[in-house]
Amino acid sequence: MSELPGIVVNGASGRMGRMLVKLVSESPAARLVGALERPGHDWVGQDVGEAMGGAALGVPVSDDPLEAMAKAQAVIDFTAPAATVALADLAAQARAVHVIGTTGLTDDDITRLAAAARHATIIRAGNMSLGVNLLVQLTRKVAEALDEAFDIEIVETHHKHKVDAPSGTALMLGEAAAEGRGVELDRVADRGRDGITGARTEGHIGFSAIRGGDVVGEHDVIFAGTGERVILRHVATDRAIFARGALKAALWGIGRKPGSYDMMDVLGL
Ligand SMILES: NC(=O)C1=CN([C@@H]2O[C@H](COP(=O)(O)OP(=O)(O)OC[C@H]3O[C@@H](n4cnc5c(N)ncnc54)[C@H](OP(=O)(O)O)[C@@H]3O)[C@@H](O)[C@H]2O)C=CC1
Ligand SMILES: O=C(O)C1=N[C@H](C(=O)O)C[C@H](O)C1
Repeated sequence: MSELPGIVVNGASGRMGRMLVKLVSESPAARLVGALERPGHDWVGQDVGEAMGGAALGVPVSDDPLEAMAKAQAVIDFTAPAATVALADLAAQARAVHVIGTTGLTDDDITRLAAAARHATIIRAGNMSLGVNLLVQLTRKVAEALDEAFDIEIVETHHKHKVDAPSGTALMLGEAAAEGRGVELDRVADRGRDGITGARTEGHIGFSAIRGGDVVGEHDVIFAGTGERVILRHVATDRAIFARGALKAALWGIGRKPGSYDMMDVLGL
């Protein structure tokens, strides 16, 4: 019988990294073959299971991506923009599918990932959950159906440690709303109001970010009309939904030709 696909987790000590190490190491469909952290991190050299406070998994944490990916078919990466962009070229060299959950990427970062995707299979989404990807589709449809008399506002809430805003999910929802309306998001996005802003501009799409406590992630897309509001909402209560989506993406990507893919491709939505 052939071996199960080997998966490496980048940023193994992070909130998502730990979730992914657990999921992949327990999966009947994949093997955990590597765990990465940045050079100088105190987990480097330790067994990743023990570093997480559990039983040994036989996988030492490495700070050498090429070595860690040598026996892997895919790397799952929920880290930080600079780390993700740097890993993309190395994943291409190692011929490993690169699944990217990292958010807060700039346009320049995205251009660099697109360049790497000429030689590598990259699957990237600001949210890997089934529910949010469904919500994205619903948002596009509702935006198509309702005209500019309905003001679109996207409100997201996350834990106090989150470093980027608006969230990757909020931006996916904004893109879908703009697409539904047949406009460019960059031309209509209101990404932060303060002071004497003037009345709301018809056709704009507003973003608001709330940060606090341990909220996993909540997103509302509000279509506010006169006398009525339509509100589409997703509430995440467990990061496992993102990890499951990422593992599904990794397994889906193995054997695909190089290119840029997203969760809509993976989920067939
Ligand atoms: N697409 C999706 O479905 C989801 C996306 N996310 C996104 O994933 C990212 C991570 O989130 P979260 O786990 O909460 O964040 P954390 O801060 O908990 O984890 C980030 C991890 O990446 C590590 N890291 C940073 N730089 C490097 C590097 N150069 N090499 C290796 N590891 C590195 C950090 O290490 P150190 O501690 O040393 O800095 C840390 O372990 C964020 O961008 C978040 O928005 C989160 C959930 C779902
Ligand atoms: O940082 C997080 O935690 C999350 N980030 C993603 C985002 O930016 O949308 C996905 C999820 O909401 C959790």
